[in-house]
Amino acid sequence: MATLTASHFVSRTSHVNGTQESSGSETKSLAQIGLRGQRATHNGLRRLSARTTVGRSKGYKSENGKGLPSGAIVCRSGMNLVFVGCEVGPWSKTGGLGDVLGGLPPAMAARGHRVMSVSPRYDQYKDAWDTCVVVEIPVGDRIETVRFFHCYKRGVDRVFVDHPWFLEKVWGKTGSKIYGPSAGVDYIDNQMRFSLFCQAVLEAPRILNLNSSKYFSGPYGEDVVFIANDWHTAILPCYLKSMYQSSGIYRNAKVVFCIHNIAYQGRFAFSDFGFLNLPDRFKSSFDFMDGYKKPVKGRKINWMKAGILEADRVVTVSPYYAEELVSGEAKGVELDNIIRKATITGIVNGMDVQEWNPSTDKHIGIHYNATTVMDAKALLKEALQAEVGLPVDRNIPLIGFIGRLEEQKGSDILAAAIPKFIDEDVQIVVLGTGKKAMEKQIEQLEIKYPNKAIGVAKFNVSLAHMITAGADFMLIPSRFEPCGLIQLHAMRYGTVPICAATGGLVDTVKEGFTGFHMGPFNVECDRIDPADVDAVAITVKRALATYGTAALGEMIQNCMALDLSWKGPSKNWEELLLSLGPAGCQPGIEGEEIAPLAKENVATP
Ligand SMILES: Nc1ncnc2c1ncn2[C@@H]1O[C@H](COP(=O)(O)OP(=O)(O)O[C@H]2O[C@H](CO)[C@@H](O)[C@H](O)[C@H]2O)[C@@H](O)[C@H]1O
Ligand SMILES: OC[C@H]1O[C@H](O[C@H]2[C@H](O)[C@@H](O)[C@@H](O[C@H]3[C@H](O)[C@@H](O)[C@@H](O)O[C@@H]3CO)O[C@@H]2CO)[C@H](O)[C@@H](O)[C@@H]1O
Repeated sequence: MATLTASHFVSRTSHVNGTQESSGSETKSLAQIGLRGQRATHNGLRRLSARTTVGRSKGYKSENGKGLPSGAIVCRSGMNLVFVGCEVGPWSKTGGLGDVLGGLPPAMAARGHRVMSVSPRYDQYKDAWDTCVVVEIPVGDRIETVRFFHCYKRGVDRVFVDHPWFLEKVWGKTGSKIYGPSAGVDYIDNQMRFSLFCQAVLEAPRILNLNSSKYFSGPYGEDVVFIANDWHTAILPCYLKSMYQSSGIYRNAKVVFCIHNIAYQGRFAFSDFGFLNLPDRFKSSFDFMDGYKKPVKGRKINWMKAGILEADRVVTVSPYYAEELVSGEAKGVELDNIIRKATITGIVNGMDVQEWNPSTDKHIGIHYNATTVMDAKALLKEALQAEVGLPVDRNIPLIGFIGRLEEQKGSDILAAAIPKFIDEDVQIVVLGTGKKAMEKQIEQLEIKYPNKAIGVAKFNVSLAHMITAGADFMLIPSRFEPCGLIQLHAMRYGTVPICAATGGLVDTVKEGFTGFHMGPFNVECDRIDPADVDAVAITVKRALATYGTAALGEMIQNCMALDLSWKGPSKNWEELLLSLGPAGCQPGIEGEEIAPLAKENVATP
């Protein structure tokens, strides 16, 4: 775990970045979308939020209807942790944020802490039940009613905030419509949605009487640590301070703000501040001069800036990304100076070793381990080739790519590099969804390079597993990559990463030992740097030259020998959270007993 402060790093000169947050819709002011009218004042807000109604005076019983089991041990050791995020896998996921909110909470539970996650209820999840607990929340000048749904899985209370702004918009399309109707287009009321969500989250630990675990019972109470993830939850510490701590509630509660991707900051019209129902003293934390032109240059509010300044601690998902964030404007996307004022800690992500396990994976036809990898891979490659329609030949080296089709992931750089190495004996399979133009680009591959390359523009979990197992190499040409899970999945399956030297790729892939590095790429998103195209081509050729050699066999073994689970990262997270001195701040003593629970009850959304 690396703890970084401004003094540790000298600013670097790097490429000029284009933030990805440039859709015209995002900066539409709330006034423009009909939230004009009388604003709830700060005091009004408090009064309103106090109008909490709890459906059952004795609290909600667990979904099995039994409530607290007889003879339950009410264990008060360990911390009370509340993870907050807009995606929680497997219930909701557009990418890696969902994976982390799916995997880290059970790992913390396995260390003996009481753990809840709260996310929006985008669908009718068949395993999450209505708690009948209802709360009224002020948003702008409206009062909205939310309900809480709940299930208990892998030692974690999974809480879902139910409101039409989530369910009606997204229903049946959780994989793609969480943030907007299509990639690159945001819902114009996202500020209202996430303001509502964060306020609901702050009620959950106090009012939900959760009794599913035999180790803990009753509400979590006020001595909690909130772990808020990405810009959608960055406003949470502000509401905590203005609506609760100012009146003596949640006095010991702490907030950790975790950055999964600095490219998405939640920048909006400055005039929208008024609709957030926050006292004026918070204005400076949101105040932001937007240096980028799109859609309009100038003064904005910036949710992520507020999260960084108002949280007790800032974390990001790898030590090297933490360094990059404070290295200058380009990689810090204009928040580098703000992050330098805080202390940022980089903790590398783990991966879900149950879902991604080559010896049990339900998406692949043959199971394998480090001993059987060579034989199994040949067969799984053939299965993959047949599935995507490439010539079936186990002797051709196959390169995979999986990712959201945004400039971040560099699928456009890959497309530009293919002509430079396609004459080699090689096949390429690309899987991704995202920007329409980029989807089209990957769909053109089979036309341009028949029998050699294919692009599938779908969100297809099974195919992702088949590629991870059947490919020989996984290409990750990211312009920036906070941590990256693709390379972790790949290494566990003995698929050797070929990756750009950025963010977590630097921390997790060792050149010549577990993968091939292409060097750092230009982070400018609106152009393709020819030097990066060359780096891809040269490194791919370098990797292909090892195909069939003992050296590659050794690298495969090195990859498969790594422990990439959440075990190590959760220890680092625990250390960081304990350092905040929260109540119950000794490590949980029941960890060994809770650990098995964290492995059971795999969710069925
Ligand atoms: N078309 C498709 N079909 C099926 N599955 C698909 C898919 N496209 C992507 N996925 C899956 O989505 C996940 C993406 O993981 P990444 O690490 O690339 O995250 P992402 O960039 O979204 O998240 C951000 O947050 C995470 C978590 O902190 C960081 O690792 C990362 O660097 C940061 O950008 C993987 O589980 C992958 O298999
Ligand atoms: O798990 C995948 C990623 O999910 C989150 O990213 C989303 C982001 O937070 C949303 O704001 C939105 O981003 C759009 C952006 O708002 C818009 O201005 C335009 O630039 O297009 C963007 C993409 O549509 O959607 C993102 C998901 O695609 C999370 O914040 C990331 O850390 C995760 O990587």
